[in-house]
Amino acid sequence: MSEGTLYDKVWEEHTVSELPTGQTQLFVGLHLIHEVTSPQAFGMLQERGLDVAYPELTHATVDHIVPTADQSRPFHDDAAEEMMAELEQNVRGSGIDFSDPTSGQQGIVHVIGPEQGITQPGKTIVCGDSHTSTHGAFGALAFGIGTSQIRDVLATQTVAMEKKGVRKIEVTGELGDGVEAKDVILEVIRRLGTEGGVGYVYEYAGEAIESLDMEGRMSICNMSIEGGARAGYVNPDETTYAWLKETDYFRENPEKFDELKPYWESIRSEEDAVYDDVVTIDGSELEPVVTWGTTPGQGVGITQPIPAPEDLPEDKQDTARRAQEHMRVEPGDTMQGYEIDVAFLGSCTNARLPDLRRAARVVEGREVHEDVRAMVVPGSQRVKAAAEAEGLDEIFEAAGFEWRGAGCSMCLGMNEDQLEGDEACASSSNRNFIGRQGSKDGRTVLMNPRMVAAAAIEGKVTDVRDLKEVTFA
Ligand SMILES: CC(C)[C@H](C(=O)O)[C@@H](O)C(=O)O
Ligand code: SF4
Repeated sequence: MSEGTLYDKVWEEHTVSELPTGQTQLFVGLHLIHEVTSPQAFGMLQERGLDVAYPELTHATVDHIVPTADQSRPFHDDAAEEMMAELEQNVRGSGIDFSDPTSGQQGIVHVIGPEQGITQPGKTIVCGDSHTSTHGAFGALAFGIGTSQIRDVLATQTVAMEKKGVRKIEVTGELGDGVEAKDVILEVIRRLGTEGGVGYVYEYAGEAIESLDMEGRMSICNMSIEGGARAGYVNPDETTYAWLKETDYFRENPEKFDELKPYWESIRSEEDAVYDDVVTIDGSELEPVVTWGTTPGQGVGITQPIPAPEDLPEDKQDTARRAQEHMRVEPGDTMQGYEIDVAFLGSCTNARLPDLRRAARVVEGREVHEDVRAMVVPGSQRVKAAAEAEGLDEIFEAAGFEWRGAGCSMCLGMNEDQLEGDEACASSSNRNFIGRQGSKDGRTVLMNPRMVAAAAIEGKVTDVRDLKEVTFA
């Protein structure tokens, strides 16, 4: 078992008791909630006549079902309006802070927590959402939980969990031009598989990770779950602290920053920490990675051939065959030139300000291909406002992108932003399962934001490094 890692230390720090089931009862530092997974849990609480134990440690947003074209109330979709109204009632009745669409702070739950400074190193963070792993970028222990656990956290601010092993994923070297955090995590999942992380929490380390900005670290931790890991984290460092200092919470409470920093330093994994497994990847060898199939692990370097199913491990061959049929790709081809109908720049993986900036630099002075429907859905209202303040909206709109309101949108198509028929989509999101973007015949190709921009312009999957006049500084 691991020893001396951030995971071990933060776990220990939050342990309330060891349960007879072998699980640990953990205190929860921050409980994030959204409209999809919380209603039932509130219902169970009400049935038992219980109140929310620590509303001040709970924060709500609305993200999955919000329309991104017109967010005025009532939402014109009745089901969406109903979910919104139910969330409003639940949070207002319990005194929970709510980043609602009128607050200027609404957005995808994994974008707004960090933004507001409530995501902090050494905290335990839970949310009824699998991509809660995102918050691990700050050195928090962040887990997605199910409905009955949401109920437990609402009622007691604790949750029962099983301790996992820690796998260190060391990414050495410097990433090449046009290679991003998204490519690192797609490569990790390609190599280790979508089940490879089962039983583990991933610690990301090494020069390539340390030199990433916080947004890049979030993109990586976000997709830990696609790699099968229970959570993912990066040890906090000066990059983390500098980012936190600029958030609302620490601007309003500067003394808290000085008070907490020694704790943040103390929870970093020790030099001689013991891991259950270590995997090393040479970051300097990576290129932009895109998916060719229908799981996030079915990825390939942009200049590399799509694998033949028979060359894959036996247990992967059948799914690969079916995926290639669905996607209509041929082994031996590269993904370059794969025609797309839709370009989606959004989601909790890649819809933060630096993501939009990098994509805008590619788009600037070009036009979206005439056969492509392209949209930018900022991860939060703040990201949107910040992007507008630097004129990114104008760059995207001038090129022919739609500039939308904040939400999950076409990442999973729970609102009206969906693929139609067998449309193919170049997407900066994290999941490419069949039907994920709202149409059972839809085809999703996952990639980094610059690659989405390049695909939108060219109308096909394109190596962004081949576009003229694109600089990667
Ligand atoms: C709706 C929610 C439960 C779901 C999740 O947990 O991940 C969603 O966010 C997703 O990305 O599929
Ligand atoms: S953006 Fe996508 S992955 Fe993230 S929380 Fe929303 S639906 Fe889930």
